[in-house]
Amino acid sequence: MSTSQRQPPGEALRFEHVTLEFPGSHRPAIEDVSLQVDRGKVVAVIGPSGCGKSTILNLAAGLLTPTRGEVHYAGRPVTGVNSDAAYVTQQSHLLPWLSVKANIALALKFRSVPKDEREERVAHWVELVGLTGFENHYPRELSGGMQKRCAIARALIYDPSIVLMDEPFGPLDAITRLELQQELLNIWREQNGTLIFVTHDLNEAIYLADEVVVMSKGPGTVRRTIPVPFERPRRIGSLVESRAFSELHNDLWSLFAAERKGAAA
Ligand SMILES: Nc1ncnc2c1ncn2[C@@H]1O[C@H](COP(=O)(O)OP(=O)(O)OP(=O)(O)O)[C@@H](O)[C@H]1O
Repeated sequence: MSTSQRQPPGEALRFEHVTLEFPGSHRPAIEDVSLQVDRGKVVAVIGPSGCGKSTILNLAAGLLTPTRGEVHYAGRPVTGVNSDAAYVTQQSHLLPWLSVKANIALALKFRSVPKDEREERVAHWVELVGLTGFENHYPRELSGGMQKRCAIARALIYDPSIVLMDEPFGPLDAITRLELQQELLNIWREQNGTLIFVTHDLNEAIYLADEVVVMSKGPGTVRRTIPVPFERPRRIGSLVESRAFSELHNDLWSLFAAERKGAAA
């Protein structure tokens, strides 16, 4: 069953006046953050280093608890680890002693999915993320891009209703990034779930997202939420050539640069 069938339109994630202070810190990491992400939307979070982007994902995943305010998922307060959420962190965190297919199958195994079904779904995802022929390899035998592909398949295979990604393609070279961005777009068409990702790459934010949340620092808060008006399915190549793309890129860059300057002051 695809996520689109599972998810009626409406609210997925909501932050209500959320402040998070780490113990011993003299100022909050984020302060009074309110935002809403609707089901089926792809949202990019951008902002200067240290403005609290990862903190937002950690709160959505239920790995952190707000000092003030509330985080809601699917209409209920998040009070512990959010088991509806799949989280792809900056490092791929593949288990080194397991093969590619065993890593990808992990979430299905935890959910006691029968072996036959497990194997079928793993084979589908191995193909989808372009790892055919590498099923029995171990993480150390894969390139950085292949490890990322494996981590993405591992996160998406159990059809989570929301996926959180922290700089999903951060350490990769430009060509591999482009390939994976296009692959994620294609996969997302099939899944149609809710995706929130953090990036420093403005192009990536525009290619992938329906909305871009721009944060400011000191302490971190939401400065603006900007809609991305491009139709789907999107082809990165043709998108980049359009005038609307450069205009949106310029707008985001002005906001982003102002925040960086503010952060440095
Ligand atoms: N475990 C922690 N203990 C204390 N302070 C922390 C902790 N984790 C993060 N912080 C602080 O909280 C603030 C927000 O951090 P966070 O990692 O969310 O920012 P970010 O926007 O994701 O940064 P970057 O873009 O550099 O990854 C920063 O000032 C950081 O130093």
